[in-house]
Amino acid sequence: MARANGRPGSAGWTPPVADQAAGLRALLAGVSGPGPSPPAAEEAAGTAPAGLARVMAITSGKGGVGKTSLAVNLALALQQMGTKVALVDADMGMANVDILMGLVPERHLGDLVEGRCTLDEAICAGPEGVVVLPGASGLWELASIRGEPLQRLLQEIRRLDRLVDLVLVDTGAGIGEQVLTMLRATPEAVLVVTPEPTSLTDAYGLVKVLARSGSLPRLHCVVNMHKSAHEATAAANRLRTVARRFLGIEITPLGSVPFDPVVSRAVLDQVPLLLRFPHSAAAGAVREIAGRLAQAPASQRSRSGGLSGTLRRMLRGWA
Ligand SMILES: Nc1ncnc2c1ncn2[C@@H]1O[C@H](COP(=O)(O)OP(=O)(O)OP(=O)(O)O)[C@@H](O)[C@H]1O
Repeated sequence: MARANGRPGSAGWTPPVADQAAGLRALLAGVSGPGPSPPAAEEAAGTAPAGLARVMAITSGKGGVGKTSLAVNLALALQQMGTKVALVDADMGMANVDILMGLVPERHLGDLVEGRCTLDEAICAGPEGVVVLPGASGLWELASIRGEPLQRLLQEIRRLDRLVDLVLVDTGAGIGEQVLTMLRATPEAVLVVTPEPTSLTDAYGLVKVLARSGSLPRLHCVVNMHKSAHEATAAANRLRTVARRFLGIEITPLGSVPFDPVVSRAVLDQVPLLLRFPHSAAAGAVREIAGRLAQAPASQRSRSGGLSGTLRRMLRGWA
C-alpha cells in the first residue's frame, strides 16, 4: 500500500488513508480465487472470457509528449464515468504515475513480479478509487520467470483482471524491446503525439516496426499540446493517412488536448489535473476522450484474456 505524500498545497483530492487502503483490500478479498484460466480454444477464437478486464496501453514514439499525464487523467475520467480502472505503470525508465498522483508507494510492479509481495501489497488506492500498480522495475525480470513463481504471478494478475473493467498500461516511449514486446501482446493502444513533426515521425516509426512484426494492437491516437483545433486535426490526419497509405493500418483518432499551462501546475502540485483544475480546457478535453474511449468497441481479435492474457503473450514473445 502507499502513503500519501502529504505535500502542502496538494489540494483537490483526499489522499489514501488507512480506511481507503482497507477498502481496497476488502475489494480484493471479494475477488477470492484466481478464477478459471481462459481456455486456449476460447483465446484462439478471440472471444474474451467473461469478467476479465479490457486492456489498453498508453504509448508514444517520442518521450515527453504527455503520455503519463494523459494516462493518469484518463484513468480518473473513466473512473468518474463509472468504469472501474486500474493503472499499471510499466514505463520502466521514467515510472512516475505515483508522483503525478501524489502517492508514495512502498511496493511496486517489480516486487510483485519477483514474488516479494502479493497483489494486495503492490497496489495503491489512487484518487477516485483508481487502482494503481506503481512501476520502477519488473519487465526484464518478467522475461526470466518460469514454473511456480510464474503461475503465482498469473493468478495474482487474474485477480486484478476481475477486480476492474479496464486496465490502462503506461508504457515507455519509443521502440525499445520491452515496449515493443508489450505492445505486440496488448489488444489496444492509445498512441499519444504532439503536432511536432518529430513526434509524428517517431509515432509513425513505432507503428511501422509493429506492423513489420505482424502483431500490433488496435490503434487509437490522441494529439496532445495543440495550439489550435486546426493544428490538432491536421496532425491526426497526417498520421492516419501515412499509416493507412504506406502500412495499411487504421489509426482511430480519439480527440485532442490543448496546450494548457494548468497541466504543469497540476504536476507541480502532484494532484491530477482532473481534480486540481476540473474546469480547465485540458480537463474537459480529457473527459471527451474518455467518453469516446468508453464507447469504442473493445478489440475481440485473438487477444482476449485481460492483463493475464497479455502477460502470457508477452512471455511467448520473449521465449
Ligand atoms: N496538454 C498539455 N499542456 C501543457 N503541458 C503539458 C500537457 N500535457 C503534458 N504537459 C507537460 O509535458 C511534460 C511531459 O508530460 P509527461 O511526463 O506526461 O510526458 P511523457 O510523455 O509521459 O514523458 P516521458 O516520456 O518522460 O515518460 C510535463 O511537464 C507535463 O506537465
